[in-house]
Amino acid sequence: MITARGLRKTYGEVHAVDGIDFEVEAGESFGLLGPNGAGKSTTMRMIGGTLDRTGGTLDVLGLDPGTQGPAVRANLGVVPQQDNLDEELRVRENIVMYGRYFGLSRSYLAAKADELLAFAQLEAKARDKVVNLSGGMKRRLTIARGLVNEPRILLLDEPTTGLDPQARHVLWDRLFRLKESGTTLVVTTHFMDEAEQLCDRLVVVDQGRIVAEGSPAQLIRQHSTREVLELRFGSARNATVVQQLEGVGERNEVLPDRILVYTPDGEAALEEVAARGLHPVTSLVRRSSLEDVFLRLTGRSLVE
Ligand SMILES: Nc1ncnc2c1ncn2[C@@H]1O[C@H](COP(=O)(O)OP(=O)(O)OP(=O)(O)O)[C@@H](O)[C@H]1O
Repeated sequence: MITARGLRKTYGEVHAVDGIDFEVEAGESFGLLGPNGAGKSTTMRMIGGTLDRTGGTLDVLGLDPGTQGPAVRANLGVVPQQDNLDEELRVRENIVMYGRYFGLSRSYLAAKADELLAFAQLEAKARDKVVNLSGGMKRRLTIARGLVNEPRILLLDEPTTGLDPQARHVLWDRLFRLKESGTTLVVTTHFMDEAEQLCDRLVVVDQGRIVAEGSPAQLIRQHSTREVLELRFGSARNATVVQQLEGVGERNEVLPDRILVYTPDGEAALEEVAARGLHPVTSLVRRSSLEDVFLRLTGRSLVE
């Protein structure tokens, strides 16, 4: 569906996207995971044909977004990072008007708007002004609107940023539905749980480059241990305590507020901590996540 080779975008001295290669297969949910400024939105905009690339090649559904922007846009759905709904229009009208931009007929749009409102669970809000919707509802409407031309690929830039946990879960549920129906999803996020939930396969991006690629489970297996023991001693003590933890896990990371001990068995590691006479204020054993993968590969957290 999408092939990028040596894809590059520079702004003066800034290498926003610094020569990346990736492929997106039909029907998969593909993710770009990385912190703010990693180059995710820039990549999405080049795929969507709204931003010219500086170098490399890009193939979207057999088209070049650089020279065939309108044809690419006709076959894509785009959900930008910031909702750009028409706040003055009513909910249903937003879908219909957007469809008119694509030159879709009124009769097609009448039926399509009903179908999309049902999909977005917004039937009861059809006649409300957009300005009166909650953040989660606005996002669902933006997604519904992006589906008006029945795109084969839907691009979602940070789909749940700014939403509360419940609204995120409702939105994820809609995206699972969409995936089930065969739509290819390309998602950018800086939330590791979102990437783990939504993406079959992802690339981890940092400073315009891809630092790892695989399924969430593969990445965790390759770059982390099965479990992580999180210990809090108080930030002033971390530097000395971490020396006393030498050898407890396979390796340790010191963050401002906690020490992470990477180990196949967190409970056993915790017993070893106690045996060494160390008494954390709090301790927690959890499974490794994509956050741990990112930290391992870049030495930094996803959200700083
Ligand atoms: N129009 C622009 N002019 C100059 N620099 C830009 C421009 N747009 C983006 N950049 C820079 O390019 C880099 C990548 O930005 P981009 O928005 O793609 O990152 P991102 O991973 O999507 O992060 P975020 O989620 O914060 O948008 C950043 O360093 C950013 O400051």
